[in-house]
Amino acid sequence: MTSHLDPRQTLRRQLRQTRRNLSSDEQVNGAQNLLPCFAQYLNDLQTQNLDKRIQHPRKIALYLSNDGEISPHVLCEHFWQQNIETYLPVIQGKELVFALYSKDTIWQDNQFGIKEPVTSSILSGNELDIIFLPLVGFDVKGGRLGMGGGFYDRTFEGKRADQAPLLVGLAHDCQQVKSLPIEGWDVPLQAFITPTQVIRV
Ligand SMILES: Nc1nc2c(c(=O)[nH]1)N(C=O)[C@@H](CNc1ccc(C(=O)N[C@@H](CCC(=O)O)C(=O)O)cc1)CN2
Ligand SMILES: Nc1ncnc2c1ncn2[C@@H]1O[C@H](COP(=O)(O)OP(=O)(O)OP(=O)(O)O)[C@@H](O)[C@H]1O
Repeated sequence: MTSHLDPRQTLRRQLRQTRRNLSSDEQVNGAQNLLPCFAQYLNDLQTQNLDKRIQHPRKIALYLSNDGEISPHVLCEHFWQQNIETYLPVIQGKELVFALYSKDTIWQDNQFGIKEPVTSSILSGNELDIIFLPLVGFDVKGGRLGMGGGFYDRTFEGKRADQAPLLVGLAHDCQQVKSLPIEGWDVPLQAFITPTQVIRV
C-alpha cells in the first residue's frame, strides 16, 4: 500500500503537525503541569498492591523532546532531586537501550538528529522501573502511535502489563484520538499523562 493511503501514516502526519503548531507558552505550561499529574498517579499506585519497583521507582527512562513532543524536563529535575536515576533511549540496531543521563552527560546525535548520551552505563529496557514514552497519538485503550520506527514496540515485545517497567506515555491533550488503528506488534501502554489528566488503561 502506498503511504498516503495508510491510515496510520495519515494520522501520524496530521498529529505531528498539530503538535508542532502548539505555542511556546503551551509547551512550557504543558511540561510544568505534567508533574502534579504524575504525582497524583504515583500516589494512586502506592495505595494498590503492585510491584514494589513500580511503587518506589529508582530508575526511570525519559526522552529529550523533539518535533513538538511534550518535554519531560520538569519531571527529570524532580527525579534528580530525589536521587532517582534517569535514562534516555539510545538506538541500537532496530531496538532501544537506555543510557544514564546526568548533569555530566556527554552527547552525540543519532541518525534522526536526537541527542543520545555517550556512556558505558547502559541498561536494557527491562532493567528500568518506569519508562516515559514520547508519542504522536494515543487512545484510552493503551494504543500508541509513534514516529514510525517501531523502536519501542520491538524493545518491549511480549512484556507483561502487570510487571515493571511501567510504560507511561506523555502527551499534550490534543494528541488524544478516539480510537487508533492498532497493529499486532503494538505494545499497549499502562497509562498516559497529559497536562490535565491521568488516563489509566
Ligand atoms: N524524543 C524522541 N526520542 C526518540 C524517539 C522519539 O520518538 N522521540 N524514538 C522513538 O522511537 C526513537 C527515535 N525514533 C525516531 C524515528 C523517526 C524520527 C524522524 O524524525 N523521522 C523523520 C525522517 C528522518 C529521516 O528519515 O532521517 C520524519 O519522519 O520526518 C525521529 C525519531 C528514539 N528516540
Ligand atoms: N516487535 C516487532 N518485530 C518486528 N517488527 C516490528 C515490531 N514492532 C514494530 N515492527 C515494525 O516497525 C514498523 C513501525 O511500527 P510502528 O508504526 O508501530 O512504529 P511506532 O510505534 O510508530 O514507532 P516508535 O516506537 O519508534 O515511535 C512496522 O512497520 C513494523 O513492521
